[in-house]
Amino acid sequence: MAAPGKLTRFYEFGKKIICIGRNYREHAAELGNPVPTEPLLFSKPTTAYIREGQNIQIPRGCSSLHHEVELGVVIGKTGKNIHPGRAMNHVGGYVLALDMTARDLQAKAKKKGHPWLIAKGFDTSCPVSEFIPLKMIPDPNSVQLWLKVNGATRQDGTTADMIFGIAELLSYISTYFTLEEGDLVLTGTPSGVGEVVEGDVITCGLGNLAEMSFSVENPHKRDRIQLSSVD
Ligand SMILES: O=C(O)/C=C/C(=O)CC(=O)C(=O)O
Ligand SMILES: [Mg+2]
Repeated sequence: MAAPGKLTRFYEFGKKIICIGRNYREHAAELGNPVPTEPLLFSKPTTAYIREGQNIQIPRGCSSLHHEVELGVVIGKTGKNIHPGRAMNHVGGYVLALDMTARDLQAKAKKKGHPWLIAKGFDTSCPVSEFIPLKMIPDPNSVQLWLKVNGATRQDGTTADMIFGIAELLSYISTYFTLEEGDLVLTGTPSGVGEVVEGDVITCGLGNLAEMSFSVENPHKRDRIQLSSVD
């Protein structure tokens, strides 16, 4: 087993996923949200993970699936009440990640004051790249995040624009949730989020350090056909 803080691989498919929302001013503004004064947290179940070769599946009832490209921080050392000054010692590596969001279901949930679990946590909502070792990203608070849909650029930002930096985020999260080795923290998306439909191909990257592609499919198309044939 690797020494604490020295992960060499990503312990995915079983470790929790904590996500940060509205961590970029321009993204908060594009959705008409206020800029948060402290980190906004939500979570995805571990069944949300997928890897290249699998497809993103539009969840049932969703007619506006959005892409959000994000830097994922992989925890390398378990910690609770982590001091911000020591938080980076708990980082074991990184991944490039997508926080796929059923925007219409999220809007409905927000209106009713309900949780975002379905909108953010449906199966396939967390596509991730290969594990990126620590040494590949000496300054995670300044890396480019980009995303294209069918070859056209939609998102092009930098983690330098995060409102809350990685150390601050890990410290804050760990006051409520013990961060365990292998957990993943999604740090929020820059502006440019938008809709994808069945057949679209999302390609995204972390500068030129990592790149991944996923196709979008609609497994519920048949449900609609069956329903309409009953009418
Ligand atoms: O508050 C909203 O309407 C939407 C917020 C998000 O989806 C937050 C994120 O996931 C993000 O900023 O990355
Ligand atoms: Mg997000």
